[in-house]
Amino acid sequence: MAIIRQQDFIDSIADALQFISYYHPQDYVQAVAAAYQREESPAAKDAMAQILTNSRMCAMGKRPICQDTGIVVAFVRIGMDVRWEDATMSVTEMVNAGVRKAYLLPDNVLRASIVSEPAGRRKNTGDNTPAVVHFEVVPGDRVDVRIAAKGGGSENKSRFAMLNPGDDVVEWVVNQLPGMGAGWCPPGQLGIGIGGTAEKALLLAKESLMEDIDMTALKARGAKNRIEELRIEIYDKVNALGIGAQGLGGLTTVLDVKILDYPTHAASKPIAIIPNCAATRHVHFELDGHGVASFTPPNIADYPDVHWHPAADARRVNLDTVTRADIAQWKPGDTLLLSGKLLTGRDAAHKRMVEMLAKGEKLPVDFNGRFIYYVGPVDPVRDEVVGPAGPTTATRMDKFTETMLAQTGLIGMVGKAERGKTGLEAIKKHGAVYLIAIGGAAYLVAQAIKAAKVVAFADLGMEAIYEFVVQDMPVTVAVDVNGTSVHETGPKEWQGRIAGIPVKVV
Ligand SMILES: O=C(O)C[C@H](O)C(=O)O
Repeated sequence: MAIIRQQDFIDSIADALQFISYYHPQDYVQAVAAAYQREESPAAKDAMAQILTNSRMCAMGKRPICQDTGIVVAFVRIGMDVRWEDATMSVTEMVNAGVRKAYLLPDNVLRASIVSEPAGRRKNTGDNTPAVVHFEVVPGDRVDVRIAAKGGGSENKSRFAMLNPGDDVVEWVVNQLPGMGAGWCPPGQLGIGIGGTAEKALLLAKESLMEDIDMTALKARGAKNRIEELRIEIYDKVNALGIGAQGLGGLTTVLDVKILDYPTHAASKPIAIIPNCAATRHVHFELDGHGVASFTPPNIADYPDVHWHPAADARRVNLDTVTRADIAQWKPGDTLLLSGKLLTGRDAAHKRMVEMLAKGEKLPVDFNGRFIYYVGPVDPVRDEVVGPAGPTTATRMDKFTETMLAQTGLIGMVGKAERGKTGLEAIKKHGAVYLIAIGGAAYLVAQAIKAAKVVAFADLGMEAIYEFVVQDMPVTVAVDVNGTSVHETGPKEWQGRIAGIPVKVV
């Protein structure tokens, strides 16, 4: 019989969440390093250099890998021979107490991203609670916890289908990828659940992402069963699509494909995909009654020797003086270093601004001739002006873009991932541009932010409108004034090249 103290469990959850906020799992770092080495697409290679450099910086600075510090998901197995001491809370309440402690820790405050009333007021809960907790009661005298902080952008790209029993699983998965775009911040992993019922398939997909990356080892030893055959086949076929890091076109889109399956009804073949992004964050610990769990930090010397620097031909842009004539010269794929004043705004601010404009109200901020950065930063600690502040998925802002460009005089946007049809049409119509920063390089990007102040909608928390003063913020032109998009041209080019060049075996 193991006796587990409530406070030990809460402290272990908090320590685990702090640990994964700044330490990538080392299997992920090594898999990106290998992909970086073999990448032949310059844009994808540059994106992975930023992700790797950011990863080491976060480990050293103990600050979050991504501004989206995730929604907490825990898989908790409780042994039947465990007794809880001094427990006044349910285990879910204990997990939430651990989340609260971790996310509000003054030394490394994490971003509160959770909103209550999701179909209503969408009010930020302020401490990133509640977590999503899954339980199993198992034989034994241990409490076993696998915990993750899952990014919203990758979660948004989840897919589910009830296939017919005769349908081809590989074909369905590979067909989903182009529509998932780059908002899930590849390179990452696909978690796949097959079988059970509708909800079971989704749960299996999520649980599969708790496993370590082992595709290189699997390919080296060969598949031993049908699931391993499927993993390899999906991995090869998805990478042959040429989507590449950040959807810029390249050799590696997925670092691994995980599959869990479960018996199902003879009439059914449920299947789910949940992707995991560049901010892969999960850890496993066990409590046996001997106190708080301990976590061993990675050795900084084990991080790959990759140190990102801006390209020598990157164009310096002064945001305070840039004109429509200047931006008309920019070509998709050009790398820029932005300096000057940059406004911010994401989902909630856009919704409010477009509603105000519809009512004929004046906006609290003048966007005329300005650029907007789609971002929800982490609050600053110590001497920071702002915490990690990487881009959020621009596609979600597409429905607001025509109004913003037509009615505010905005000339440029900075975000991540592709624009959809309506976004592209608006950009072309108004001769605007769309730039991307690298998703998963939030701490590196934040080094370019020299001042930050909230200028409107303070009640929206991280979704408020800020004015940043940036210096040499690295971005790439993703859509030019003609509406040409690197997210269309890049993957097309690399899919063709992969078909024509031998893909190096990993
Ligand atoms: O919420 C964010 O900051 C980013 C989000 O995870 C996204 O990828 O769009």
